[in-house]
Amino acid sequence: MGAPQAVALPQQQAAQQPAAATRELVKVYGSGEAAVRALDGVSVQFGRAQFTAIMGASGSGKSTLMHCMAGLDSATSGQVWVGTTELTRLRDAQLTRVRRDQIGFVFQAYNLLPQLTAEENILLPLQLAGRRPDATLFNHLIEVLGLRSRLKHRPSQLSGGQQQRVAVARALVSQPAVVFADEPTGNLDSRSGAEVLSFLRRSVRELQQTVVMVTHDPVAASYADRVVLLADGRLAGEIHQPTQDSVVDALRGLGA
Ligand SMILES: Nc1ncnc2c1ncn2[C@@H]1O[C@H](COP(=O)(O)OP(=O)(O)OP(=O)(O)O)[C@@H](O)[C@H]1O
Repeated sequence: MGAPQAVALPQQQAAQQPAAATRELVKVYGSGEAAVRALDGVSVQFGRAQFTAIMGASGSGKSTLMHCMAGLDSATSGQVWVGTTELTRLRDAQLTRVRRDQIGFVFQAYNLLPQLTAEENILLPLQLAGRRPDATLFNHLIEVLGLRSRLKHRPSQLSGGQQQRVAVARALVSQPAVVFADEPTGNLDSRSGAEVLSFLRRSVRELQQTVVMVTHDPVAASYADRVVLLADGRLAGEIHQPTQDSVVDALRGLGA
């Protein structure tokens, strides 16, 4: 089956297909009495070159949705696409390749390899994929992220904000179809957090990157083009061009 919103005209197809999508996605953890329906039929699309925040109360299914969409967790039923690839049909080895080639990750805990320099960390995923970095993009990223003088440093020699900027460069340098960011500012002070969010936003505007971010923070969400709200594993609304106030109001409405 094709991706949702596939249209008849081939030349329009690529432009109109979402960067990532789910259809009737269900995830049940455990079984019998202990079963938890973490996702209960989620159908959602993430447009290309859009910055989307996923929000909702603790336990509403945000991380589960992101993990299923990024191929880090398997769905119980339903479908997930990244670009035109249906992840829910793939075997493990194919899924690993899609994750490596088409998906970028930014985690709350940075997840850099401590024995490698910043530069080596940034280039590792491309190296593992046997791809050469685009030198212009690499230079652009380290310039904008202010990492030029830090490239030979190891993570332990960098501040949290610098480590997260290295993680952002690592996610973007391979030009993935989607960057998934899981609470990317959760460990940062507000100034470092604002720098990372501003950069994610710039990557959407200037590099046409697609970014999907899970966050609890209305300030972080206000950097996004759109907020998708979850409650009890279901879509519970969305906000376009969110502001801090509109996000706070919407969360209050959900009882989050
Ligand atoms: N590995 C697991 N085994 C069993 N239940 C799980 C597992 N992972 C998540 N859950 C349950 O699934 C539901 C959704 O969890 P999830 O982590 O996706 O929520 P969340 O919105 O990301 O929460 P938080 O904001 O607290 O991180 C919760 O009830 C959680 O307890």
